[in-house]
Amino acid sequence: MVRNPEFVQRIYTTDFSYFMDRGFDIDEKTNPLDAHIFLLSGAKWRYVRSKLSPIFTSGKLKWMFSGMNKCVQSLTSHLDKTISFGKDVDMKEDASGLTTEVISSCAFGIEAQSIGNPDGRFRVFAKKAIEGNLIKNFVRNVSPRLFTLLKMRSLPIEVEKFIMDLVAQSFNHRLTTGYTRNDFIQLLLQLREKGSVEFEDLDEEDEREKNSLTHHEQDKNVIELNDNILGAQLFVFLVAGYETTASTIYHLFYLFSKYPKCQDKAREEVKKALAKHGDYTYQMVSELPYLSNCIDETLRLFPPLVINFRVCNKDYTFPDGTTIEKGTKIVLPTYAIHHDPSNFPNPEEFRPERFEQSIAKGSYAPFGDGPRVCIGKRFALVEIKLTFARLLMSYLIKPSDRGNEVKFNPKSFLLQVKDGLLVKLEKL
Ligand code: HEM
Repeated sequence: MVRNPEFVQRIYTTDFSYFMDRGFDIDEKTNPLDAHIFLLSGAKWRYVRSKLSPIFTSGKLKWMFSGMNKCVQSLTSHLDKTISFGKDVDMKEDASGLTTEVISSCAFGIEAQSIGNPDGRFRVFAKKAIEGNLIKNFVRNVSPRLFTLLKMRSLPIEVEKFIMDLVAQSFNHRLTTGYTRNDFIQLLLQLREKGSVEFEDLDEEDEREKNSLTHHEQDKNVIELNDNILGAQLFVFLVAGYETTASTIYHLFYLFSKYPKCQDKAREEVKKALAKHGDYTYQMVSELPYLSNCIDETLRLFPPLVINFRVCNKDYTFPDGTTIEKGTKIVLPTYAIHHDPSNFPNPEEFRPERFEQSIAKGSYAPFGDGPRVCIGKRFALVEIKLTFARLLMSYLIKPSDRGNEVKFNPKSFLLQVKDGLLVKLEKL
């Protein structure tokens, strides 16, 4: 386990070439949906990541923004209905409904009606896809080889079939009818047909990602971008994207209910931005620095991935002389690093102002860092900002009279509350 921020930074960025992989073994025949960038290693990972990077640039996010906006509007209608019955709102349930709807719409091109509908088909399959099986997860983490040798299945068969059928039908429908939509399926089809998606309308972060990955000519064709591989990427956007984003949204609802001054300050900022831009646009949500700090602080207190992994692929010596051997699995304890008082004084306090100063490298990594940083980071941040921009203008967030203490689900590999998370919303 490595928790010294300087060493963490070396693993994520400076000496990334030693720590590129997470150390999973993939058997694509037994588990075709496993061939996605979270699990892939080495040249295969680098090649697929470089092909997917253009899909997550700011230009493409702007393109998908109106789809996200529609989903957040549906959430507002649903919340209006709930509070009109005098009920408190279970933000765990409603945030999960929202983020599933956003992913089903932006990734799969499907309006799945997941908001306020926990039994909707898409929600049920999404939940099943991330539900852990303790024994399976243990074997996979401790001995990835054994997992492959035993031909263990990573997903329930019905989930695999649901996703693969969905991808095949969507590709077919678009190709035969010429139907287009601003979503990931469209971009992956472009990738399949033309071999690449153009990098366009790049900002600084896009440039960094582009430069870190495009100079590996030798990786070309290490893996064929067929429908199975593309389907696996859509699948990982769903599993990596929906519960992580929902967890951040409901934890910030909880924090705003406990810290009304921070809530008011964020609302004032949104009001001014709305007056300046006239509507909820991509540009408008990009100009909310205080709300951004609130989100960063939420991710510090409640990082959805409490630990991260890397495997060392060549013997490596840290500056203090500690040497680790090739093949050593490294745990990066994100939650512990974020709650260490030597990194963040009074770590249990919600203090968004911390992020007005620059944060020491290696001490804050809710999305990981370096060339293997979360590819959906900006997608998630835009979605969360847009959600709060709209909802702060509609509701006052208060603690529920029935209490809303956070109790974590010990069975989940994500930081997830165990039961619901109630808040009281008052219409403004
Ligand atoms: C608040 C929301 C999210 C959090 C906190 C989060 C966190 C993370 C973390 C910690 C990693 C590991 C990075 C590393 O090892 O350096 C990761 C990887 C990844 N995330 Fe996210 N994530 C979020 C949302 C999303 C979304 C919305 C998507 C897709 C639409 C997504 C897709 C991925 C993928 C595909 C990877 C694997 C990247 C690779 O290995 O190249 N994530 N995420």
